[in-house]
Amino acid sequence: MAQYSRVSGNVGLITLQNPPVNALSAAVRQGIVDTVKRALGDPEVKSVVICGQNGVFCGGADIREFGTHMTGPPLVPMIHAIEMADKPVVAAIEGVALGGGLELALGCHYRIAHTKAKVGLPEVTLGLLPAAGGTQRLPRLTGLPAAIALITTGRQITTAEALKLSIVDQVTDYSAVDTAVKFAKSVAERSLDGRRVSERPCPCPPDVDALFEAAMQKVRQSARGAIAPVACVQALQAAATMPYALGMQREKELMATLFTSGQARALQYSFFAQRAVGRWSLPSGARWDGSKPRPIRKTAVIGLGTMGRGITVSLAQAGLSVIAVEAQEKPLKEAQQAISGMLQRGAKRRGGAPPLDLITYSANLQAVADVDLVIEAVFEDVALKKQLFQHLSAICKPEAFLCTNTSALDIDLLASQSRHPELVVGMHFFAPAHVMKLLEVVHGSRSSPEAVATAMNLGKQMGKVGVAVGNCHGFVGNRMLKPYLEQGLFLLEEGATPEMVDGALEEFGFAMGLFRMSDLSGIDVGWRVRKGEGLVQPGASVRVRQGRRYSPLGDLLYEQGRFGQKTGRGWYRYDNRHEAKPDPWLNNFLEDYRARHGLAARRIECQEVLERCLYTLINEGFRILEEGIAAGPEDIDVIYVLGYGWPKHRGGPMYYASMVGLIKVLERLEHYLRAHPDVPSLQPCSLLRRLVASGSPPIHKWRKIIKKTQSHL
Ligand SMILES: C[C@H](O)[C@H](C)C(=O)SCCNC(=O)CCNC(=O)[C@H](O)C(C)(C)COP(=O)([O-])OP(=O)([O-])OC[C@H]1O[C@@H](n2cnc3c(N)ncnc32)[C@H](O)[C@@H]1OP(=O)([O-])[O-]
Repeated sequence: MAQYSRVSGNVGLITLQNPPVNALSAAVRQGIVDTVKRALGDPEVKSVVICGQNGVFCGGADIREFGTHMTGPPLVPMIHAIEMADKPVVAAIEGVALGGGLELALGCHYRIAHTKAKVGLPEVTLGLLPAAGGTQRLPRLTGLPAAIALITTGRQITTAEALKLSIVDQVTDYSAVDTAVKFAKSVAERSLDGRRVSERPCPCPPDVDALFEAAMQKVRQSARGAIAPVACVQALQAAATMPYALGMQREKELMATLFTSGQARALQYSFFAQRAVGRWSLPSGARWDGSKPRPIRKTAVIGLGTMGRGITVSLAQAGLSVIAVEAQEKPLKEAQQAISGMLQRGAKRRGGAPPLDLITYSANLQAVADVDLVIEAVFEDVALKKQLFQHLSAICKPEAFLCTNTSALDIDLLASQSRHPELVVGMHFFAPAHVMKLLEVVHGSRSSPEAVATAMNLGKQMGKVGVAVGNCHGFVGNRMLKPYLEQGLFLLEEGATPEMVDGALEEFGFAMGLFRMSDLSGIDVGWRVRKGEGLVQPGASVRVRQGRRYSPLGDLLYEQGRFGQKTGRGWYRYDNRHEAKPDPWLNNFLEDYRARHGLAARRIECQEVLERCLYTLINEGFRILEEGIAAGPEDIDVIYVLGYGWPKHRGGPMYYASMVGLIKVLERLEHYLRAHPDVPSLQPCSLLRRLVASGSPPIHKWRKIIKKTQSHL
């Protein structure tokens, strides 16, 4: 757990050992205490180096221990003992030094880092704060502005940036361990005055009050309702205004308010859920560890609209060659300029040169004859896509994977156009495709496990979080969005306003309520989807379609040319492109509409908005689980947090349902179904009923129950 050796004559070398990231488990912490004691007590040892096994320093406290009875020596006194040592202790940082790992390094007298290593204090992303002195030591090195930025965002930085911020003392292209050992020898006799960070004053700019006021406003604004960022700012305020010991006390008090909070539990659930989805399994029994991905070197993207451009950028940034195809010369040229610009801007942010040479542009489909994998992102029209798959199947080499970025169309239908349907799989990206981390990998009935594994692996290469999902209309995310949006429209018919519905959802933690989101994505986009589903009857406003309640409000706005932000008018008015303002026109329009349909407006509480919008979405999630479209609740939660703006600190829709209590979700759905019997999405799913009947087990036990019920199907 921590190995000790004496190297280079008189340097004590301590190596943390807890693969894969040398997390500070109880055993590792005990190992550090023992080996530090041994090094400091060894008269032959003049200086000490702490490093991590396998080229990783330390990924922080062991998150798996949270929520359990914590044993082993606490971090704070352990790091304090290192800092107060009378021999120089040097941290050799490779791979990552994150959270408690960086805090351990900050307690050392020197920090030597590899150029490729990353450092950071990501605790806030887990609903916590750096609780081993990070909030008190970091600002003493970097100053308050940088410390506030790093701790409230949890951002990882390069060691080059860390050097500029005085977080590390030296950066090397060679082995950080060898460099640190040499350095440790060179400082063995040097005084440690000034090297103990906690003994330094915390530099305070003259406008420190304004700095914290702005910081507090920013975190309250951006992380709507999240408590950890606020506590991070408060801990940093202590660093600025109190002596170190009192600041540490304050850090401890603030951490105590976070550690057992529901938000911390939700964020830690999310952390592990995002890793669990990589261990995918299909209803056929195919699994991640039994399916070998084929390496992909040459790719192609067909269709260079917004999505195609983002996908091309993402592939090139992952180091893959891309043939970017657009049928017409003019849009091809426009796309080439747009893609080059995106890559140049990305290179400025990420460092390095833009990978422009990885992309070849062509108006000729024949150009893709030799690629390993094609992603089509042409217009969402089933006839066009079917024809394209026929052509691709004839042009591409027989072993090429044919992937579609469709957001809802039937993968099996597209696969049936190909001579090799087993090599067809959905890769559903989310706009902007070069930014959004979510990727739905959609397996059709004939998609081979190799195709799914290859798409999932390619997604990982592109920096995406891939979730393997089944083939149904809307797959997982868009399918769950439907009842959510539908309830929003019904609430307008019954007396709510867009700003009232959005206010309730944004108060819950969504960055954007459903009507503002509809205005952003375009009311015309939604109209085209409904038209494709045969729901739009231009001019009609009858409120029943396919035997169920239907609200034509979106269709009527479309017919009025109110598409949302793009036309300056939608559910809101936009005097400047992005600022949504309530539109008196809409209120009059709703009043006329209600009068025309004999609908009496009533006062609707926020709680009803949340229950009807969120519980119908959750109910659809249970249907998706029951049908095996998603393998587990974690898959759905990752999709909704990463792709649909579900507030991170609430874990995801299924996690939220488990926290609210399944019995409450069931009861409220039954309540609303009685009030609206013509809305089938309010009909509680039988899996929800089964889970309630089996005592509402914790969410990590749902998979077993689902498997059991499916095995009886
Ligand atoms: C006192 C102190 O102030 C506070 C209180 C704290 O310190 S709180 C803790 C703060 N530290 C963090 O927030 C860092 C979290 N980890 C990461 O950011 C990343 O993991 C990584 C380090 C950048 C590596 O990324 P990766 O892409 O190479 O691999 P991976 O797939 O992500 O991870 C590989 C495997 O390692 C597991 N793992 C990673 N970090 C872990 C950790 N800190 N504890 C336990 N397990 C961890 C992870 O679950 C996965 O396991 P499995 O799922 O395969 O079984």
